[in-house]
Amino acid sequence: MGQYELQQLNDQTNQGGQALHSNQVDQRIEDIQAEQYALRLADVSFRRQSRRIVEHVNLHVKPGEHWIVFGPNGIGKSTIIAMMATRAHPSSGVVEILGNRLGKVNVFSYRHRIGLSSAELSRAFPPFEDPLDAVVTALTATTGRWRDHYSSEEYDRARMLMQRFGIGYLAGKTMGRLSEGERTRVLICRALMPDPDLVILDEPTTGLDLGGRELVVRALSGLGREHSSRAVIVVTHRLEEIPQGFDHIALMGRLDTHLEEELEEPRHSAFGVDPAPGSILYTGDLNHGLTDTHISQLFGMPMHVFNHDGRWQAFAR
Ligand SMILES: Nc1ncnc2c1ncn2[C@@H]1O[C@H](COP(=O)(O)OP(=O)(O)OP(=O)(O)O)[C@@H](O)[C@H]1O
Repeated sequence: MGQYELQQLNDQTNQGGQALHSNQVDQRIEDIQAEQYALRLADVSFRRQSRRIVEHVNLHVKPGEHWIVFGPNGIGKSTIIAMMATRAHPSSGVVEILGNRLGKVNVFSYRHRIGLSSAELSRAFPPFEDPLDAVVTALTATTGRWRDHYSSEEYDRARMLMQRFGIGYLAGKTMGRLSEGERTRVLICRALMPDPDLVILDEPTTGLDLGGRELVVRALSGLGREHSSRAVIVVTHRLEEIPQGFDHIALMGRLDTHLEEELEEPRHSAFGVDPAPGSILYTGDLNHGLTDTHISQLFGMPMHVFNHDGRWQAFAR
């Protein structure tokens, strides 16, 4: 659809056009290109306190795709997720979310179409809030239920999601008293509550025990097998937590890493020197991305990567 309209616009302009000025055409072409992606990051950088945290980040996610963002601690995963979820602005570069350019369009007009679960969001709830309300208030993209009213169907959906993630028993309790694992699952239910066009789950299995992790990974595999226009992005630094059905991966590493070079010995970073900025070093098919060479380079240590029945693991060699 987008490509066709783009072609028509180009034809119109080439034939002298109708009433559109060339700057209007440029704007419309930009808008149509943005609409083809659920998410587009182009040459994005983020700097704080004179530190280059991420640089030259490029990523294109189409509607219906299921992506893993994978990389070591401190590489900038949460930083880029904050931008994808309209919670932070890039220092330079372009971020487009569901066809809206960050910084140009009021984020409140489309934030409700993004389902987010992150540690930062988890701190936004008043301690006395009922977990059921923490889920249902996703419909208004708010935290803390004050005067809003939600229908019984909406509450039924919130209960159904909580049941699916094994936390139905938490309705009527308070957010301030939940264990880390329970809180993480409340956040996932909240992310899915408004049936969003883009779901972003930042380390959705943090703090979960083995049973809890497997329950969440299984539920996320269900999302991975879904055939819809919803784009889903799961961020993790553990291979075992990659749900089945996710077939695209963005590997994050330091900009000075040579991803295709064999690593024979562990690499040591210099003491007291800021590491190179993080970036996305590989995007594409998950099976081609998760190789011994790539994972060894990302973690600076020779590694073996295993796949068993669609689940992944890695160990140091
Ligand atoms: N506002 C900020 N000011 C200064 N430094 C920051 C800021 N936000 C993040 N950082 C730094 O940027 C780097 C990347 O942090 P980020 O949380 O994005 O990494 P991550 O890949 O999500 O890590 P983890 O897997 O440990 O959660 C870290 O070194 C962090 O200390």
